[in-house]
Amino acid sequence: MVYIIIPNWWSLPLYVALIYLGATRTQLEANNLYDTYLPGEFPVSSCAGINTAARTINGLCNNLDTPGMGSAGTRFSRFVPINDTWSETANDTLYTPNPREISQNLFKRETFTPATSINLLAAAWIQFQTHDWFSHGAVNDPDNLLSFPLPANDPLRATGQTNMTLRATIKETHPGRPNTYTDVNTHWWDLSQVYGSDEATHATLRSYVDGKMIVAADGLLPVGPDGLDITGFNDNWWAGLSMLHNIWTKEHNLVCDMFKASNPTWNDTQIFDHARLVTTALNAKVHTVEWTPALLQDDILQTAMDANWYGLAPAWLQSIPDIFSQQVSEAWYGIIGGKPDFAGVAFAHSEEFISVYRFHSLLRDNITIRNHVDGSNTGNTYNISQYAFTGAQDVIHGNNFSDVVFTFGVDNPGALILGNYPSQMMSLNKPGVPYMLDMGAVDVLRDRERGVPRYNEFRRLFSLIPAQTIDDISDDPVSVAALRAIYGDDVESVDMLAGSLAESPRATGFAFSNTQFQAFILAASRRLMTDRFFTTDYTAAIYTQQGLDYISNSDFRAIIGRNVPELNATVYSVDNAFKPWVVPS
Ligand code: HEM
Repeated sequence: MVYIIIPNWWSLPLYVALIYLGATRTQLEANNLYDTYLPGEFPVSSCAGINTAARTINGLCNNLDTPGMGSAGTRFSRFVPINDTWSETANDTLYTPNPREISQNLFKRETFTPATSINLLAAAWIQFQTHDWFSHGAVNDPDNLLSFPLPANDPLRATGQTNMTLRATIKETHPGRPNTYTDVNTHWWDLSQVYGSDEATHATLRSYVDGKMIVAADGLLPVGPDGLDITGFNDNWWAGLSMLHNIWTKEHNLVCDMFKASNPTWNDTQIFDHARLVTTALNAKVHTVEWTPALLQDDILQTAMDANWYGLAPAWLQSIPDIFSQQVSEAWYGIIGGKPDFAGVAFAHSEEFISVYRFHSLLRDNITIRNHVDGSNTGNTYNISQYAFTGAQDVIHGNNFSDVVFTFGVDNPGALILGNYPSQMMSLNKPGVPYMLDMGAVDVLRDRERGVPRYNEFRRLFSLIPAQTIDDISDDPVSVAALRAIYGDDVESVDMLAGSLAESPRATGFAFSNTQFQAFILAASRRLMTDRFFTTDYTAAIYTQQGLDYISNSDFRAIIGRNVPELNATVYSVDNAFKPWVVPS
């Protein structure tokens, strides 16, 4: 296939742009999917005794030919050739340029720049989703440290500190080939952050009555002795995650009520299994046709994401038999309910996909809770150290839940640009971590440690035109000067996150860069079309017709409205729940 790169593809007419995006996906599927298991290395498992009509807790048996595919504890894949994924080391470029200098001089927020087209729900939402898809784990390797000197003028030197030190990522090493890393969560889009990725965690969440998840007397998730909500995955916790875990746990329980009423003979397991399938698919639908078009506000993207879920053909034309090629069939009928497609490579999330979601600049320095009735400030303000980790409880339990959700609905997150990374995230004290984290420096260092290519090489490997000089990265002279102050004229040394935050132009209405979007194009469709429960088994036999109708008839506004009824009117002030809600007058 001849593929011609069109830099400003978003200026094309709608259907030409859609064809271009389709061709881009095909190009990326051919060049950017790499398994990190050598033939014969992948753990063998069996589906004997497992109910294959339901999602399993650890992700086993989604794929019936390779039962372990996508399960918890399996390796991340790569989106670039394996030989391009060698870790940078202390002997070469791991600490160059100095990550702390990048954090302090390029990333640090002096004044807050809001992303005005979206609300704070959208920020919490994407971390909530990433916790479904991937995590390298809450614990890093205490026996392997990364350490580099603080810049000469660093204020931390006044305290006697000379180096910044953190634990290396837990990894597997292999003679003659790059290190690999493991996903502690299931790779599948299965709402594992709510249900857990292992049986022991999952068992603590189930009431074992009528399929329901445990909630406390106040209707919210119970809180554990560690001060965090008891849920499937609660690493890097904050008020935004607590809010979403509460909403989706409530939603699961409502779906259980629906199934219990229509199927009085079903036992707890039957109700749970069906409710999980429905709640999970609904969550994937909200992300596909609502969150994504809110972040990437463009007619092309709205149509492309609708095509992924529903297909482009009108309903009456979707009843004709499927005689098309895979690609035409996906566009015509949508990925959902269609044929699975692995593009020849086993499914697993990739390190490069993780890298593009380093979105800490979305976080606000302060969250001031507003009254949902009139939008007035309640006077309760929380900074990051107050709303993160155990502080989430003060926000969630110290206010009306409806006021918290309303606040996230009306306030903006930070824009994903240089100079907008919250300074409090640069002196973060995570419980259990024996040192202070400068997350700006950590974001940069982790990519280098895990062998994610730097920005320009990333572009090259993802079928994008690389920058010739630093000036090509951004139209904004201030951003170019800031990059030059760190990287000099060495465009190849610009880090992935730094280049992405600096990059312009961006597609109209896009909250993130086109470089990040390129990885997104590949991943967004792939996690749907490799999953049996979104393709061959997206049927009434597996979900029930009532379940499929429930998914079809719901959007995130409806979910918020039925679980937080006080917001039922306000949430409909917008056509998409992730756009800033209108404050009632
Ligand atoms: C107050 C809220 C947050 C806190 C306290 C927090 C904290 C952290 C910490 C401590 C890490 C791991 C650092 C390490 O590698 O040693 C991390 C990783 C990460 N965070 Fe956040 N974060 C927050 C919000 C967000 C948001 C809103 C996003 C948006 C998507 C995000 C995306 C990520 C990603 C992609 C990683 C890498 C995950 C991995 O390596 O598996 N975080 N965060």
